[in-house]
Order: sequence, then structure tokens, then C-alpha cells
Amino acid sequence: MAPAQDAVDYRKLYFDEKRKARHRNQESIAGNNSLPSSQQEEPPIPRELPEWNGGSSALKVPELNRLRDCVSNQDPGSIFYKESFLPSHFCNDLWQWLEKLPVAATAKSQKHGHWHNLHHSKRKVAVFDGSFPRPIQLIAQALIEAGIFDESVPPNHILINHYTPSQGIMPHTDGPAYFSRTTTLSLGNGQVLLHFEPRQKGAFSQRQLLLHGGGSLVVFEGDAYSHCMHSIRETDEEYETAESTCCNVPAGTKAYRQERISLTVRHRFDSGLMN
Ligand SMILES: O=C(O)CCC(=O)C(=O)O
Ligand SMILES: [Fe+2]
Repeated sequence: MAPAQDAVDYRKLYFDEKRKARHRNQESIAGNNSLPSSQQEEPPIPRELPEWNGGSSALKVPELNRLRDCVSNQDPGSIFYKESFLPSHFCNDLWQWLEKLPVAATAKSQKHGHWHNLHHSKRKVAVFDGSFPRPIQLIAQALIEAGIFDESVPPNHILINHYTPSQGIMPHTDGPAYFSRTTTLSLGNGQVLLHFEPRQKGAFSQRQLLLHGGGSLVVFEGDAYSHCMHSIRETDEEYETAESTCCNVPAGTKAYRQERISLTVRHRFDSGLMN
């Protein structure tokens, strides 16, 4: 059957984005070469960050098989999931390190690597943009090693969300400021359901994914990135129950909510602005 006129060619989109990113990198390298050397250095990592005691060697992460780890039936290329992607000792060290990140002086003063409370949702967030301290570098390296990120569009932006058991995130898309692939790692002992719903009613089926804590990895791209919104519901219930649209666990599985920290890793096209 001939493809519909308005169907999105994700292969083309992917290669276009890759080409654009490479072009930007080349431009920024060319630009940097003409700067005085004092201005060529990476933006500094804030000195107030806690010490990292979790070791410096590369993380041993499972090999990913994109076909096997793909969980969405509707669009086999768009959602991948791997439980326990990060080693458990690293998750524990990382949780402790993240809890010690400094807190921004005011809700408005967003600062690289500082926690601040979001005004509208009270959720706590911190951002690393452009330059990464050691534990975040280890994660970025592991994601490149696992083939989730290409070196031409490397992870350069990490948004860390700290949720109480009842908190969630409203339906949204991650938008065009980023390369169209989102990777989220989940820490903590609880679980949540991540909901995908089409931006245009009826365009795709709704889907759910149960995100375990303990270093699980979800990657979404393709229609899940561009044509769906994703969200985590707010609830005061002790657990949520997976529905039949859940891609990775049987319907009826309970997802027990607990305090959770997620790290959303992306390639931002104009990364470094926060510094
Ligand atoms: O915490 C999560 O799993 C989702 C976070 C998210 O969607 C975002 O930060 O854009
Ligand atoms: Fe998001």
C-alpha cells in the first residue's frame, strides 16, 4: 500500500536531525577555534557540588538489543525498556549524591546542578546542561556505549526530577529543542506507570509502560516522541494498576508508588545556555 501523503518518514527525520546536529557541532568547533584559548574551555562545573565517592570506572551495563528490548507493538521502533540497566551499587551511590545537591536560593534562581522547586507542581528538579560532573559523565558514557546515543548527538542535557510518591508530571511532549529521542533512568524502590497518549485523538493507541526503580531505562523516539504526549499521574493511592494497554507487564500488575528520582537524558541543540 502506498504510504499516506502526510505520513512522517522517521528514517529521513532521524538522518536529517543527525545531519543538522553534525553541522551544528562542526560550526561550534569552527567557532571555538577562532576564540582565544581562554574562552575555549568547557563551562566550569559548580564547586558547591557534593563529592562523588562512587568510583570512577566505566559502568558495566547490559548490552541492549533494540528489537528484543522494544516493548511497543504499535510502532516497533519507538519505545524500548530495560529493567536494571544501571548497576544497583551505582544507583545507591547516585541517589545519595543527588540528595546532597545544593538547593537554589530562590525558586526562580535556576542554577546548574542545584535543586529547585517547580512553581506549578512543587516537584523538585535539577539540571546539568553542557558540562557534567563525574557520575553524570559515567551515565552519558554508558548510554553511548550501549548504542542509545550516537557520538554525533551525545547526551548533553540531563533533567533530574525528584518526586514524592503522589507526584507526577502532566501530559507533555519534550519538543523540538532536543534531538527526538528521550532516555529516562529511574531510581528508588517504587514503580510508576508512564502513559503515552496521541497528541491528535485517534492517531495512535494509548499505551502505558511500567517503570521500575533500581536503574531501569526507557527510551522513546519516533511517533512516541513526536506524536504522543507522555505523563505520570498524580495520585494519593498506594499503587496504580496496569491496564491492558501496558506494553511491558500484564494487565492488573500493581505499580507501588514510592519516592522516585528520574534522570532524563537528552541531546539539546543549544546546550550550555544555562552556564
Ligand atoms: O520522570 C519521568 O519519568 C518523566 C520525566 C519527563 O517526562 C521529563 O522530564 O520531560
Ligand atoms: Fe518528558
